[in-house]
Amino acid sequence: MKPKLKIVSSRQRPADARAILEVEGLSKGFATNGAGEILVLNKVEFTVRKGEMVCIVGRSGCGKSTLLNILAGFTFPDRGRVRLRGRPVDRPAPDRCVVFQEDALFPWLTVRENIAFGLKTHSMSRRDKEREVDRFLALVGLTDFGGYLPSEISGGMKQRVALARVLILQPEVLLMDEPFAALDAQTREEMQDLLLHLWAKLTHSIVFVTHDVGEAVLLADRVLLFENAPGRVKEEIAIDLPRPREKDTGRYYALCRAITSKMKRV
Ligand SMILES: Nc1ncnc2c1ncn2[C@@H]1O[C@H](COP(=O)(O)OP(=O)(O)OP(=O)(O)O)[C@@H](O)[C@H]1O
Repeated sequence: MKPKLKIVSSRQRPADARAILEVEGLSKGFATNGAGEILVLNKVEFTVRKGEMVCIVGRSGCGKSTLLNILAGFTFPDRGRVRLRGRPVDRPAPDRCVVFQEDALFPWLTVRENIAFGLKTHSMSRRDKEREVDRFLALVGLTDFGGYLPSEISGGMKQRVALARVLILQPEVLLMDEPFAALDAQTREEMQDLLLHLWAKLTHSIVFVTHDVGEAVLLADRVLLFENAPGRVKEEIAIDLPRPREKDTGRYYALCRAITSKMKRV
């Protein structure tokens, strides 16, 4: 059975001018067996506005996942700071949720139970929780799959569950670490459409890490191009294409070419 997914066109969604997430002077090193102490992030600076979609692109090993782990509060910088709405980020919290490349679902829970999991500690009535889970199942096109186990659904459907599971917590910032990299080309396009649809409907900012320049140009309001090891924001590129975006246009290709050529030089 194919999941039902009705995509409404992703309308233009201008971000609020205020910075919600502030990253200042972030540096991070690791002790390694082979190479001693290596500096992975070097004075990383950027901000993300409310409702903005920022894509981070850079070569393998430039510290993108390390940065996301710091933003999530899973690990700490050696220097610098991260603030969300002015408050220091120093631990994981539901205001910043992460979607990884691997779905990380609980294999023993059904799709519905996975999505409901984060609401366990919420002081909502059981009925309201059920209603909220129904809403998110519908939003990701999985209404008919609530009773399935993760092992019984496809990779794309697992990523939809992973999205619903974090979005139900209404994070202010959604952190995504190459979430669609393991999917086939068609499923990946469907997931990009779904993400844009959800982003237009819900009010969260997104920091999206990808290797794929085409994906970044399709999704982002702004692309942060990372310098190669140690990672640092080399350049910010505003993507001024109107939404919904078409891949088949000269302007789209020109932006992809420009960013790819900049990437080769970092
Ligand atoms: N816990 C750790 N201990 C030691 N070194 C680490 C640790 N975590 C990351 N590194 C090193 O930091 C560097 C950056 O890793 P990171 O995963 O952040 O890069 P990335 O840009 O996300 O790479 P990719 O695009 O390949 O996923 C790599 O050289 C990696 O080996």
